[in-house]
Amino acid sequence: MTSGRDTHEDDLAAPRPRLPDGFRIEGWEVGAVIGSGGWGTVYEGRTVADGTPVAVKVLPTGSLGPGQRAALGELVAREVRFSAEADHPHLVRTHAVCTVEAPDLPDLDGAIALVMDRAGASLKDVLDVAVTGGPIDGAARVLRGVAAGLAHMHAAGWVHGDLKPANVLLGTDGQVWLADFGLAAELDGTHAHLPPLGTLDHLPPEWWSQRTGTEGAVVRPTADVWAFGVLAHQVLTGGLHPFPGATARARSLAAQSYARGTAPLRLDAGLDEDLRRLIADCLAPDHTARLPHTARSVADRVEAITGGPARRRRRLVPAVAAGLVVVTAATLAGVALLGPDGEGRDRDAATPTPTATGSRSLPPGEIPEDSDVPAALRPVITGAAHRCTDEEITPALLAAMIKAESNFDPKASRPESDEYGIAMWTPGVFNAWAVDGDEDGHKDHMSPPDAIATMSGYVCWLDQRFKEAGLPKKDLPALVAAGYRTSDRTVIEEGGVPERVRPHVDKVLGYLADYQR
Ligand SMILES: Nc1ncnc2c1ncn2[C@@H]1O[C@H](COP(=O)(O)OP(=O)(O)OP(=O)(O)O)[C@@H](O)[C@H]1O
Repeated sequence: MTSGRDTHEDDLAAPRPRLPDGFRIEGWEVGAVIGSGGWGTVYEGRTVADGTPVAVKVLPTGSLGPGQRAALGELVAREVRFSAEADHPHLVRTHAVCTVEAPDLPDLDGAIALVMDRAGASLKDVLDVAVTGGPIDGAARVLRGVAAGLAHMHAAGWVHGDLKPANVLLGTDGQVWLADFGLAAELDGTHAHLPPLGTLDHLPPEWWSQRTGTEGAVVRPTADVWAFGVLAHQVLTGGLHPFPGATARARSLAAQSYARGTAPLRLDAGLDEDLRRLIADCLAPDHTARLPHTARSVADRVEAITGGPARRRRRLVPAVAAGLVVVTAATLAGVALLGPDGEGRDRDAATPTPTATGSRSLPPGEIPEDSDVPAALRPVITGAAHRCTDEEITPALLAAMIKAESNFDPKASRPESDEYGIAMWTPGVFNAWAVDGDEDGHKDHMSPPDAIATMSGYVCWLDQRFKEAGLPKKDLPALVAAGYRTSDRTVIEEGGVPERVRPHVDKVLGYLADYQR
């Protein structure tokens, strides 16, 4: 029996700028603050038209550096995309993504606002005031809901990656929703890479030995199953963590000792035998040992043990459930990458082969995971490159060209030569070739998906022109980079890379070599 209880170590966020009561964001009005997380603040809100309650999560972008902005954009993109793809009574729904327009509040002007179903409390709120030593009220319903939501996520090809009581929302009519899919990543084969943002208390022990530098940690569905085991123990004991320790770090060290075999698993003595076995299975010491206990099998066992059909959720916000409002491209680099099929467009082509160790072997021409290409851009670049059937136009070549053009800055500009955006398009030239990369009905050279898709189409054509002209095949990447800076005619007439763009082309070739090493 242990005495660990969820501490408030993840509540130490710095004070944040706040929107005034009654502030309007498109068709919603915000009210009191519910709480703050790592990225932003969640407000009570209501739909202006009919007063339907919602929650509005506001993520400021103004003070962020480009790297942080890209990371935030990626988190939002994941959350929105997941919400759009998954529809389940135990997953919270994001109804819209809006841009905050608040010129008088510079810290919040341009912030991203996610409009969601509003819950009455989080499971963390309930556990914080629970009496230890017995299950919380509605424990079985909560566990059934969480397990069912998780099983649905995994079946849809996603890992939550940050399952913890703060991310389990409890609706006022008894609903149980998983929330905060910011860390949810799409499964590609058996696991997904996530940034190391998860809360220590619910991370599996193998997380500590599998960190992969800048790319974050390997997070597999079995990590969610571990987190479910911890959470189930907390729910059934009024908040006790299954591993001893006064702090999250101490508890995580205890979990690692258990995983190494130097300490036994000591679950709360008061647990029902079937539930104890279930939790022990979820807390199997490593990924492999946990594999047989899938979220689906866990959900089925929870159902069987607690014996109740999961309730169907009554939608809180029928009026606005119709669809998502995609943030405009200018708002934020990463968010601008949201399209109807977003990151998943060319998933297969972009997905390297997982190996037994969790590292990946890349097909030639793909963008390596440890490269400096912003993660949110990789699927866009990969999807665009694979639209060209000529083998020279690879994701690595497009990435190298974009890096040389703008260093991946969607707002880059060279007014003196009339070139703008991530792919440095001259608007007139762009218009002649424009592709609607994000399929939002507009072709915009400042939108990274549009600019990159158009770049791919154009360089694909250049590549074909140069092959027809009989230029040496081995020089095609250099010739394409030169043609993009000059024209097809210039390169063909010169019979190679014009001297004046040689330094630029050398840069592209250098980056390409880096991506292909
Ligand atoms: N849809 C919602 N309805 C009601 N409360 C919510 C909703 N979404 C989040 N909250 C609450 O708002 C607070 C802040 O949530 P947020 O998701 O920003 O951060 P977090 O989950 O606590 O931390 P982090 O996202 O950094 O891991 C939490 O207490 C959370 O339970």
